[in-house]
Amino acid sequence: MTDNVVRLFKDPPTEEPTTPAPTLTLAPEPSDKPRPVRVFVRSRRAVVGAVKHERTRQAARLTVRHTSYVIGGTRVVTRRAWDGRTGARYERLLRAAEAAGNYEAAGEWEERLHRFRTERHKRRMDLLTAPQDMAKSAAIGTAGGIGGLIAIGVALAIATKDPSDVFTPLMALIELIRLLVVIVQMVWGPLVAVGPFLALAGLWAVGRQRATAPQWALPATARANDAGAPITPSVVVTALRDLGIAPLRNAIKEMGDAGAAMLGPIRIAGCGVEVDVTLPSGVSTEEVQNRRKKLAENLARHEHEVFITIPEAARTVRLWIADSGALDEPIGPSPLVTDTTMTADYAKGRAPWGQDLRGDAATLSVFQRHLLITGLSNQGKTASLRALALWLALDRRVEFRIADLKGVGDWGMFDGIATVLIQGPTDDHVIDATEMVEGLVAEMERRLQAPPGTKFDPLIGIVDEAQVAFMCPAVGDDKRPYGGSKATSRYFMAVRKVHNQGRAVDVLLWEGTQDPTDQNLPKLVREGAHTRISLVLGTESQARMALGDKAVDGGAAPHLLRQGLDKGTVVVASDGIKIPAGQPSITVRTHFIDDTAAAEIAQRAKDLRDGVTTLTAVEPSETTVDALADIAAALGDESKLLTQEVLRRLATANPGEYREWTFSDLRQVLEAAGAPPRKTDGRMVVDAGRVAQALAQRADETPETAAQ
Ligand SMILES: Nc1ncnc2c1ncn2[C@@H]1O[C@H](COP(=O)(O)OP(=O)(O)OP(=O)(O)O)[C@@H](O)[C@H]1O
Repeated sequence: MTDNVVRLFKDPPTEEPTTPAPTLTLAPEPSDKPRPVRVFVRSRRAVVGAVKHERTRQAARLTVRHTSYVIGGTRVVTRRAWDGRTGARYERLLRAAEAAGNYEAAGEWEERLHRFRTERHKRRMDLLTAPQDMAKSAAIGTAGGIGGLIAIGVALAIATKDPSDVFTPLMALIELIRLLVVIVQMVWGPLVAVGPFLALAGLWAVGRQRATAPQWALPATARANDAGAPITPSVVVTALRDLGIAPLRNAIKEMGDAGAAMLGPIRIAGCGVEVDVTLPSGVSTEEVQNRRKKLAENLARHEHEVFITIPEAARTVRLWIADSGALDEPIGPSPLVTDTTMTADYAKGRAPWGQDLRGDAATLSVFQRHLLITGLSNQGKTASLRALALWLALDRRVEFRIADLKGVGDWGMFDGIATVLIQGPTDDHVIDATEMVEGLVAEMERRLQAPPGTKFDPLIGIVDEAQVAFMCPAVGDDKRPYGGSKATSRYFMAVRKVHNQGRAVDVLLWEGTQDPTDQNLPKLVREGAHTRISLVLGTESQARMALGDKAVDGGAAPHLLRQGLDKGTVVVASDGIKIPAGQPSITVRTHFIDDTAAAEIAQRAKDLRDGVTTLTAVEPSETTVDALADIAAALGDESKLLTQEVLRRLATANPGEYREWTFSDLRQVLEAAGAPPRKTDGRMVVDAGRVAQALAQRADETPETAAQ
């Protein structure tokens, strides 16, 4: 047939060998038996599933719980029995008193132990002769008893004229004894069978009552109720024991049940309870303070619900434990809002500011105290500072000069109350604020020079967001910077002066600052305030800046407040507020007065006043010093003078201004004027010629500058 085929291609491709068809193999029937590996996996899963199943867990919890009750109950009963028979109890209490450092109590327990041992010895000695005495007493008792019964029998026989009645009472007794034996024989069997179960039930009940089962094995309801459970001595002692401080744990174990001896009475304190804990020797109060979070968790509370402070008594910590969730409840409106007739008294009054943690009203006296409030941004700093100012504004004698270096209107309601109100964040506002504080200095100096006994109205300077002033880079015509914390820094120096001498003449400064650092809140400024207040802060070192080391070492912990949640909660270190004895600080939840309410209170303050014209800038104060001219004066007739000597003369002439000047401040001013100090014989001197030349040059330049 191939001959008849006409090929369409010249050289048709030779036929490719066809690929062999794939060999199809019959797939084995899926076997019912899973492969060994799958068996393993499946069984593992099944086991894990079964173990994790809630019912299994419940069963495990049930078994462990009830077994623990029985074991724990046995332990408790054995211990009680052991305690009853031996001096173990006295020994334990002796050790507890020793561990708590209470040597007086330890001596008492030792004496009791000694007495117990002596009496026990006497009892044991008595036991040696007891068998003979018992045998004798038994013989005498039996003979007497039989004799008595026979005597009754004789009397009976005489009465009945029947001699057999002589033994009737004796026989009746014998019959009674036989009856009792029969009864005991009948009851004994069931008693022996049921007895162990009754004993077991008794042990279980004791274990249950003493809660000897582990926490996780308790029923879900009991576990859930644990959060916010009432604070009992046992809860506090257990929480302290499990704090992870080895000497504390060992001491509490030594004390056993007597661990509660460490605790003072648990007192209701506001929305929580308060208890003093005297720590055993070897445990420092600081160690407990450092474990606040763990302590709070052990007490089934959140960290912010437990406060640890150090009262006066040695080796003692004071725990304040909030009722669960109580701190998140609002504290209600300010009396300033609710009582529209309220007035204030700068000298004798106290600002109704908020509530302390015990729920008592927290009132602050602002009399002759400089004030500093710090905190992170947006936590209620301005609101709490403003609340104080609003109260004080209700004393018509008080003059306010206010610089708000944020300037979004938080202090706007003081327009018409304050004599100066600067609002804004720019360098120009800082310059105005600096001049405002320098104005306070001028007023302070005027008052200081007044005849003794002169009365002045209180003058309160407020600088909110004072960090803006400290960080301001602007430099004045006299080359002195407005910001910074050098002896030439104008804002800093003005604040220092008010801090140093303003109190006595009622010229006070209240500053609010944010997120403190050494740069935006210099140490001397922090320490110049008498009332130091802190809202939540980021770190402990910031807390130290805000409140001082003493307060933080004594338990003040604004860094442990919750950002965003504890808005308006402040920690205060001041003698202007009632603080529990021995504590260096107190935590206060301030009343929030919003802008509308603040405006209403401000209106009441305005109504009390005769109408105040508020300035939005101040005339530069005359107190601004001319450092270069002062240096020239200090040089006197000398052609050159050692820098130390120049500094000394400056400080003598004007201590308020120059006492804190260092060599670098002097050099800075001289260099800026073009008359830097030079070295002569290896020592730095100020050249009088150069200074005079700089002064002359400045005098030449001044008219030009003025003309511009
Ligand atoms: N006592 C308070 N109780 C509850 N909430 C408050 C309290 N004080 C302030 N707040 C809330 O916090 C917000 C911020 O307050 P405020 O402006 O006083 O904070 P601030 O710390 O001055 O902020 P910043 O310095 O960043 O401007 C308020 O708008 C208010 O909602």
